[in-house]
Amino acid sequence: MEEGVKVWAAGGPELWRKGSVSKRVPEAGKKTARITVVLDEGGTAEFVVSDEQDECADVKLRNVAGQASTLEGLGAEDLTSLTHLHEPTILYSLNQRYQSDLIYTGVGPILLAVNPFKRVQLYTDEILAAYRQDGERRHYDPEYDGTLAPHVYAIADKAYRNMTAPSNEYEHRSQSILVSGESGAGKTETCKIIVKYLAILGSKTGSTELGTIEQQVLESNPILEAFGNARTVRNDNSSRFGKYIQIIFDGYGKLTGAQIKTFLLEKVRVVKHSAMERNYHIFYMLAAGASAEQRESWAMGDLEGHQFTSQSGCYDRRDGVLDSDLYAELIEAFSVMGFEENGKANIFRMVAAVLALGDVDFVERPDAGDEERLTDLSEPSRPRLEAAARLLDVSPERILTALTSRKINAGISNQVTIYLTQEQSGHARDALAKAVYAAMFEWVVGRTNECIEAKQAEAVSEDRIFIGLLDIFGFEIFTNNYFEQFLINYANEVLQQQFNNFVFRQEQEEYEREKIEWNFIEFPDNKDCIELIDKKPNGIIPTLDEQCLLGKSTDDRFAREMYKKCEGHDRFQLAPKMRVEHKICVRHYAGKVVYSTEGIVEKNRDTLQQEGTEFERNIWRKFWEPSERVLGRF
Ligand SMILES: Nc1ncnc2c1ncn2[C@@H]1O[C@H](COP(=O)(O)OP(=O)(O)OP(=O)(O)O)[C@@H](O)[C@H]1O
Repeated sequence: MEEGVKVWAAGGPELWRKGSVSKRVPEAGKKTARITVVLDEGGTAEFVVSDEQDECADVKLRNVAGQASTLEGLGAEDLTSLTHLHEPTILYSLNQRYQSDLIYTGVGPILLAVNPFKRVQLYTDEILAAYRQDGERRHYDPEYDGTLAPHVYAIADKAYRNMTAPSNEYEHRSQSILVSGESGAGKTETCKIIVKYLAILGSKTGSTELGTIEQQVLESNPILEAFGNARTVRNDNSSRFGKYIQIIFDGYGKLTGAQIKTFLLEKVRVVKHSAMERNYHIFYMLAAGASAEQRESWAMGDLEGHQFTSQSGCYDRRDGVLDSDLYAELIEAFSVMGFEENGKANIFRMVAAVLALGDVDFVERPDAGDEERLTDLSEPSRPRLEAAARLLDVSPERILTALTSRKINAGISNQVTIYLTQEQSGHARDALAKAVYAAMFEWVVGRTNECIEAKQAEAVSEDRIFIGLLDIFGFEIFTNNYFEQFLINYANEVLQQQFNNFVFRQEQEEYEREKIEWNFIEFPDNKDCIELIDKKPNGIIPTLDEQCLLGKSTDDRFAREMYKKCEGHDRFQLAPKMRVEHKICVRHYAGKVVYSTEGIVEKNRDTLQQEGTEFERNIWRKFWEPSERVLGRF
């Protein structure tokens, strides 16, 4: 921070401004100096820097041409090549590249992708062929040092070569690619690009003409997206579930199939969505694409008339994608995958059944006895209940009994029937709708897997190697955060730990290999946060599990238990207002998040599985086993 040095100074609409130090005055009696920065945009700004660190949070040394030759032009291709690496240089470099549609930037072995939100010319056949050739050359010639720019193709290529290379340390080792980022960052699109590249590399024909299995693997996307994606405030095609896909190859590197595992489908969306958002795409796709006769057979009217699709008044997408086109794509994907007519019909019936259930409202008659209090359905609800029953292939009375009463065990052989309140029966209805939808989603994933796994038999089992792709929700901080956000952020916290270990360990190994003398650099460790969440017996999850085992636990009791156990923990914050509102606050690696405990006990317990009525249990069982046999019964 000597006079004349070029710096970044915090402030302005772009967060950082270019400037140079014009004056440095040591502060008497302190180990600090006051510096004046003349800003390139005009004016000056003053900062205090410490003698030891010579930088402060608001002023950072700037890379100048010559130190990193590419910086002044297109930004650094690999951020680790920059002499000074900190927030302003990262932002500046990424921005420089972004302006030229160069959305990919390397950070050592990691690829940073900035969502272009438009079609960019980065995925043409020529570009793909160039990365493929580059990968091949590198594979056969260890001396070869390719010069292609960072690209997601290069990452996929490297994973593929590492997996298949017989002569190096990665011999026949399966690989994994972790795709991470906040909602709308482009994770799912990135995964699709990777899968397509791997499908081409692993294609039996060796050309870009894909065979059946490669096509089937790619066609799993429109199917999963129809049932698991939705418009959110941030993303018109937001995946509301986590996904781990294994692309499976034989010992010769030929693609033999894939397997998909899904996590944490956002079930609550089925019954409730916020302003500017929609329910799952499939509801809108059926409304826009199915024939009038089909919709009539499903008792499906306009979306405006159904409780589960009309809460936000949002019926279309901002990105111009039409639900009718998506419907056509889904039907095509079903056919490529070989879904049977019966299976398809059953899936759509389940979607319609969920929609019908949502329209069943119970009106309370205060003058009636317990048994009849809720059974007198309002005029519009009765036909909707009948439709739901017909679609689920059960009698309306059974649904009614299931949603308005509950049998509980009293003693060893006695059962007592409890009649629910209007509010409780609304919850029971929502729980059933969510369970039916989730089981249907599970079935669709299972059926898709059956199809794309089919060719695996061809591969000798010990030769079975794979590239795993993890695409899960990024870190989430909303105005209101619930149990769902907590679980997502917990998963990200664990991934962050894995990331830290991986990056720092790799770097350390490289230094050792190159015999470089170095001092260990402190890196952010989030072990304590993970322990706050999952360590027995006082972590948040063990405490929640413990509360769920107690008969009479409530959300506020859980919150109070947490305050008792965790007050004073570095990663746990508590304010008086939070106490009153039964909220808990966790200081995650990515920031502080205040979670509402509303519904947490019930959500963790997933009551339907354990203590539902006989009817609920039957429905659950029928749907839960993801097999044709089960759905075939409907
Ligand atoms: N490489 C790309 N080229 C062009 N557009 C892209 C690219 N990546 C993402 N997009 C655009 O951004 C949108 C959001 O991307 P995507 O759905 O992949 O985000 P995400 O990180 O998976 O979000 P979520 O966590 O909400 O599912 C896409 O629908 C697409 O319009």
